[in-house]
Amino acid sequence: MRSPSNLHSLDPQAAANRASSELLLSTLAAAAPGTELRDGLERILRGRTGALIVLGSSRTVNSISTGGFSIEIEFSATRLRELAKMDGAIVLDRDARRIHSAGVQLLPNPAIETTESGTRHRTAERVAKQTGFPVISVSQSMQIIQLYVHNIRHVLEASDRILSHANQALDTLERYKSRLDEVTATLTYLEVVDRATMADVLVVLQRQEMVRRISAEISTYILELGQDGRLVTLQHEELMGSYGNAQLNLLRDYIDAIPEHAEIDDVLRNLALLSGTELIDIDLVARSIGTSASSEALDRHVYPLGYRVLSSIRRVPSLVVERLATHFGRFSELLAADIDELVSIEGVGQHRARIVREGLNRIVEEATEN
Ligand SMILES: Nc1ncnc2c1ncn2[C@@H]1O[C@H](COP(=O)(O)OP(=O)(O)OP(=O)(O)O)[C@@H](O)[C@H]1O
Repeated sequence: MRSPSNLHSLDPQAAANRASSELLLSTLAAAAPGTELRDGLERILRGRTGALIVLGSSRTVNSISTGGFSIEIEFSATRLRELAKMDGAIVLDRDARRIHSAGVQLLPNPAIETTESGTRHRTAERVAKQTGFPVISVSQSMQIIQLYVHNIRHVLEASDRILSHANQALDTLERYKSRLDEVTATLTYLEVVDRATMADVLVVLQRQEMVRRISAEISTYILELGQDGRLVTLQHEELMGSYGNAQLNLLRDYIDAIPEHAEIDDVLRNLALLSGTELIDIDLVARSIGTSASSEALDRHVYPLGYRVLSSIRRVPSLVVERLATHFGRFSELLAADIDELVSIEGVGQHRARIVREGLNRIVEEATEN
């Protein structure tokens, strides 16, 4: 069976982008409201001073540093605030647990491109690019906190503004999710009567991708909100609770129907590359994953293995789902199987066979009722 391969198969640019996003997310979490680091940054803002803070120390950082003094002391918000009163940069360790030095003049390579104005922010951007460590600048004149991670610049906004973005995103997620539930129920019905077409599958894939994107956006807000994001977390969990590995299971069901021997990973990656506007166009979704968008191709009947439906039955472990799906090779065959046939499969005892049979009966009943 073809399954998602690991990160190493990513092309270098995609791997670098992924590493940058992961570093951005972990730094957002480290500087979220409720952390000692955020407290220190807020104190600097309230004190109407500025700061240039490097989150990490290495040979490269040392090679572009002059002056300043070594401190080697545990990090605290008040210490950060006091040190920020002095000229120069503050160097912390990667987790913002220790203060290494302060008053440091940083001399990054001037050939590194920067779009910033003002020496503090130009330096911050260049140091982030040259050292690979996150750098934070607190602007005295603009009263904003900015985070530089590799090539990314991110403004740390106040919680009330992020909460308003997050609430809008939750509303969107709710609408997208309800549309996804509708098209998924339609697909389940068509699978039960063995009449699903490529177009029906693509619509679900498209809607899942829309839900995945908005959900990822909300996860970033949650990280950024730290202790202020509890309510958003609960609402997000409630909306996404039953989603699980839906996208993966759908692709497992139909990967062999997608031409050119696509791998699940490739399909997911190509989908993720579509812009928001492109994603709305089902023909572009089809082409992006290597399927023709001709009406003949879209109307073609396709037959699932049963991963998606089986995974929705509670108390059926993924290994058993896998065995059932591969044993029958087609969902309609699985639907027609009786308890004795289910029991003949390795890892399926009487008890589990009954759970699967009853689960399938319920799904058929619900699908045909609606
Ligand atoms: N290369 C550097 N290394 C260390 N600290 C620096 C460097 N460049 C600027 N700073 C710090 O930033 C302070 C402000 O510098 P400057 O007024 O030129 O920056 P700015 O970008 O206009 O900042 P702000 O937005 O805070 O007003 C300096 O006094 C110094 O403490």
